[in-house]
Amino acid sequence: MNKPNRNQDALNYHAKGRPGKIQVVPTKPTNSQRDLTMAYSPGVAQPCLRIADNVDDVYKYTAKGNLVAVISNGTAVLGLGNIGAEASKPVMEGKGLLFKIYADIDVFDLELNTTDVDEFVNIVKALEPTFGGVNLEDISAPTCFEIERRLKAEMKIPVMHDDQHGTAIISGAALINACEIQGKKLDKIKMVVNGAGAAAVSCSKMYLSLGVKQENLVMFDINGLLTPDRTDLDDIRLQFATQRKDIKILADALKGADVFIGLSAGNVVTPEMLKTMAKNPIVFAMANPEPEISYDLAINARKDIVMATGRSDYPNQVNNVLGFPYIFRGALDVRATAINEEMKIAAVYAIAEMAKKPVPEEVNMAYNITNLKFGRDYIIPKPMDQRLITEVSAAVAKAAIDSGVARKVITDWDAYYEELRTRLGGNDKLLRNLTGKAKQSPKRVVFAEADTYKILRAAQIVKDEGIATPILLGNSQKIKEILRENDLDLDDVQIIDPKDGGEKCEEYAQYLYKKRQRRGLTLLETRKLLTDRNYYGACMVQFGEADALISGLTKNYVTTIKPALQIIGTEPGVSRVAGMYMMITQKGPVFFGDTTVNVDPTVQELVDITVLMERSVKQLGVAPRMAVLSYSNFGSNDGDIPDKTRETVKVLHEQYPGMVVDGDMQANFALNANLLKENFPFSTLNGKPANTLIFPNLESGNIAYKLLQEIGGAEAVGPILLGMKKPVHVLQLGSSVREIVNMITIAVVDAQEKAKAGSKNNTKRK
Ligand SMILES: NC(=O)C1=CN([C@@H]2O[C@H](COP(=O)(O)OP(=O)(O)OC[C@H]3O[C@@H](n4cnc5c(N)ncnc54)[C@H](OP(=O)(O)O)[C@@H]3O)[C@@H](O)[C@H]2O)C=CC1
Ligand SMILES: CC(=O)C(=O)O
Ligand SMILES: [Mg+2]
Repeated sequence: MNKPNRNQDALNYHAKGRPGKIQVVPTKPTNSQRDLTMAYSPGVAQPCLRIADNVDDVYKYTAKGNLVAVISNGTAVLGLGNIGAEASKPVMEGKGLLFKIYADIDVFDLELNTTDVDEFVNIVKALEPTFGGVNLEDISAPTCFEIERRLKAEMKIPVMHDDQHGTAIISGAALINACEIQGKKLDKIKMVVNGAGAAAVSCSKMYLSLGVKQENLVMFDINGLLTPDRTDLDDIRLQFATQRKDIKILADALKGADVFIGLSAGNVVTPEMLKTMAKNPIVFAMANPEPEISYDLAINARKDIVMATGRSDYPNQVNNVLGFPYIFRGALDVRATAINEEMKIAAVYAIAEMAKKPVPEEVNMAYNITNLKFGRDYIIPKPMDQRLITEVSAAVAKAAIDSGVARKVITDWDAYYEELRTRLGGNDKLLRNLTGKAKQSPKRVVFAEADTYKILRAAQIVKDEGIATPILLGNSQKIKEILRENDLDLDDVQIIDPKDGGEKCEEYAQYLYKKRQRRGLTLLETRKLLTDRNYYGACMVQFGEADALISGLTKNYVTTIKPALQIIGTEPGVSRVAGMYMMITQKGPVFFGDTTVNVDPTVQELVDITVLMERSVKQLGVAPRMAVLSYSNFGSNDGDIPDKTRETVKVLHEQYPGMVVDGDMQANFALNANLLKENFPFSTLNGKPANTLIFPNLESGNIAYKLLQEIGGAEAVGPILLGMKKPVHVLQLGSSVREIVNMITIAVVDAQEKAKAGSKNNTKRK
């Protein structure tokens, strides 16, 4: 089961801010009266009349073509059972969220208060004008079969019951690959299916169409084995009744079986049962949220197993999330009238094949795995693999065209692939990648303000996720009290209270005294300073007892940074530090600097800041395209700031000819490549918008990032402190837990990069 604080986290996640997980966002300008006359009356009458003349124009003038209805009545919500329409809404909003982030499909989730088939069908049919497709979800068997059959027959837009066909497609792909790994043939395997509901029946039909033999498959429902003499079974389930007389209970069936398919309920299979299965068994325990047997129990029971669950926290997640976004994407893009067998089979093979291709590095990083490759622990692609949209959607679209259900034909497939790729944008991809990178080599991070809830909560998260090993500075009793009160589990984490004259205090004091004795510091004063956690933390990093320091949540910037500058200092050749924010925007990440330290930089200082920014952006895995900002464009105005920024660019062009940087320019020209090209075709930034903005002074940088955060809805990650010899990062006063976690992630990546640079320098010296 989940730990209590994880359960509470999940509740907070849903309740915090605007309740729920999705919202409606206008796609057209609405700023002026003129905009509104077009968006609504009288302008809106024009598209209405066009559509009245030609109903297909609804795809041209409305959102229908990219809008899917996710519809449930709450009768089989995950493995939680019939919990009602309202209780299913979080799952349906979740499906909506996944449709959007993985395939850029908009969703209205509709939870219907009816279990009556006729009523359900009539409601959904009446919705056809609104939607481009219908995804039925978590409707229990057997009514789901009848509902889907009728809707498919009576509607001209694609309808798919995801629990049936989404699951069948993904598990079909996984089965093909698992058999290959285990050296089994589909037409020979003996299969046990537990569950005889929507998912189990449809998956079993898929396995038969992939080559599994009916006589080799047995199925159980809650009342036991499906046999022809059972009087409680409908025709759909009777298809899977077995004549075998040697089986009474699930344990009998598993003896000698090659494959177990679980689509029933959590924890109904034991390790002992798995031990009786044939050599090289395949177990897909797909019930959610708890699988039929946990991943750990299963792999401990059998070393020769290929094991999969529906969960994201273990290898081999066989979950319909790998399918529904991309299947609908492909179907919508060719305006398919249905999702037919050909399209489903195309999806199966596209997913199966993808798992055998080399895995992009960003996927390895996102999952903290160094070399993910086809095998026992990787039988199907990972949900965060961005190739899914191109591979699966294109295969589905092509099959729709070939099988004659497409109302629109794609001719330029390269352009279609490019369109699919750009749909994903890049808003939080970078952050996911950095998290993956941090997890590859977690570092020891010391927290100067460990006696605050937010820091401890963040420490818990980074420890659980394997991003960092926390070290807590502060009063041990107070820290333990906060941990206890908030159900946090950091018992095995090192806590040091510098006020207790920690054992290292004297050594650190001597070190600092030596450095500062000619700058007015006495030994007595130095010893006192060392009871301050910012001094102590900085010494830990300096002495290599921690890899990074995080502080600043409760103190102002200068108080926090001063000890680090005195003890650790700046990198060789760097005379000043600077602060950078990574702004996660809808259009991808944009880096802002200096937002934190240098109030009114001179030309040389701006040059130094730009050089630091260029290096840091590169270290974060992004190719920097930099604009030095002003209120002028390439000399259009005179004045202190235009002159200073123009001179800065001149120096940069002379001294760093390889650097991609230009200016002086206004922010809109920097961020809009067309505008820049139209007006200043000579700019060396031509082609793509800038992703790194150098501000002429602290005021403009600081104000700009805060405006973007508050009004533009961008997430601000930072300030990332640039130019320190060792990783020290200073939080914004009052940062949220999420912001602290992001900052720790950056600190770990910074520590990795500095360690790498250090070992390169050492090798050079040898
Ligand atoms: N990983 C994935 O992608 C997916 C996983 N699932 C999971 O599969 C499960 C079933 O979902 P779905 O088919 O939509 O739901 P249904 O309600 O349609 O079917 C549930 C089936 O499981 C049977 N069942 C329940 N408990 C047991 C038990 N202890 N032993 C044997 N059979 C049992 C029921 O039996 P009876 O008919 O007698 O009531 C029924 O046949 C859920 O846990 C769901 O989360 C579903 C879709 C996708
Ligand atoms: C994944 C899914 O759709 C389910 O468990 O119902
Ligand atoms: Mg479902």
